Amino acid sequence: MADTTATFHDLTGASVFITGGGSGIGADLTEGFLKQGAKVAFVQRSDASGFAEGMAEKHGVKPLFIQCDVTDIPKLQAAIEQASAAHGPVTVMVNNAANDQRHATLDVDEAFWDWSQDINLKSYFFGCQAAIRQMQQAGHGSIINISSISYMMGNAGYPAYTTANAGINGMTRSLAREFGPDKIRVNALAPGWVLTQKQLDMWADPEALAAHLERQCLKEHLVPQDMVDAVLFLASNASRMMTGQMMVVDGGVVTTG
Ligand SMILES: NC(=O)C1=CN([C@@H]2O[C@H](COP(=O)(O)OP(=O)(O)OC[C@H]3O[C@@H](n4cnc5c(N)ncnc54)[C@H](O)[C@@H]3O)[C@@H](O)[C@H]2O)C=CC1
Ligand SMILES: O=C(O)C(=O)C[C@H](O)C(=O)CO
Repeated sequence: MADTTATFHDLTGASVFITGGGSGIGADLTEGFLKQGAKVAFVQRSDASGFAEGMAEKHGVKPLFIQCDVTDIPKLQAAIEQASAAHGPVTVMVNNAANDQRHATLDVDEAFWDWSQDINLKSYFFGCQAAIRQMQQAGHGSIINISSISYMMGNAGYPAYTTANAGINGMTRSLAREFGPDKIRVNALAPGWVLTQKQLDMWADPEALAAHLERQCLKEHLVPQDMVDAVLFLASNASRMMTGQMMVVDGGVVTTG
């Protein structure tokens, strides 16, 4: 899986919290931080204890897995407290858990809208809020909110999701302004189309892949490791004067048409 070449020495021993860290891109993020020597805690709604055991066997250190639905805000807050008790105040927070389920505008009812915002935006805000309290104790911190280029591409097919992704960008900039004086940096990462197994199984038919590659400057599909490298950079002091930004890692997609 994760195979980064860069080493960020300041991440050794860092207390890292990742939402959705047991599958998809999140699993690679968990492994990427473990390889830097960080202390990783992650939440996921489904059981990821097998994944955590596998990481322990492979890297000699077990990430702390806490089973938690991030839309249950008190449970998310409790999980961040638990991570802090185990590893010290959280100084790196990655809001990654999301759901890009496809939907048509005219089929959306209030319940679906609320479900989508709960997972794709509300959990991010309250994840940031709880992590910021920890980071204030530590005197510094870096938050990375995983968004998507979906809203910049003007894609149809998932309007509640694209709305949330645009919202993540706005929220990131506001939090960066508010907490910069506390040495807490808040950035977003907007991936292009990353070919996880789920994407391959659900949406990536040959026509869609070819059309997407046509819009990329670089004619190769993205893999999770491309996101790991960007997140490690944003987490580390290598990006110490960078905050309130949306970093786009998408192979150079034309987002205007
Ligand atoms: N794969 C892609 O092409 C792209 C992904 N992204 C973003 O990257 C991030 C990761 O995406 P993927 O790995 O592709 O997604 P995924 O669906 O494969 O994984 C999402 C993770 O979040 C967890 N999760 C979902 N709902 C949860 C809940 N209510 N409570 C706790 N955990 C929950 C899942 O169990 C899983 O571990 C997301 O923020 C997504 O919006 C952005 C652009 C493209
Ligand atoms: O889930 C997402 O977000 C994406 O998959 C964004 C991609 O660029 C995409 O939707 C390509 O069609």
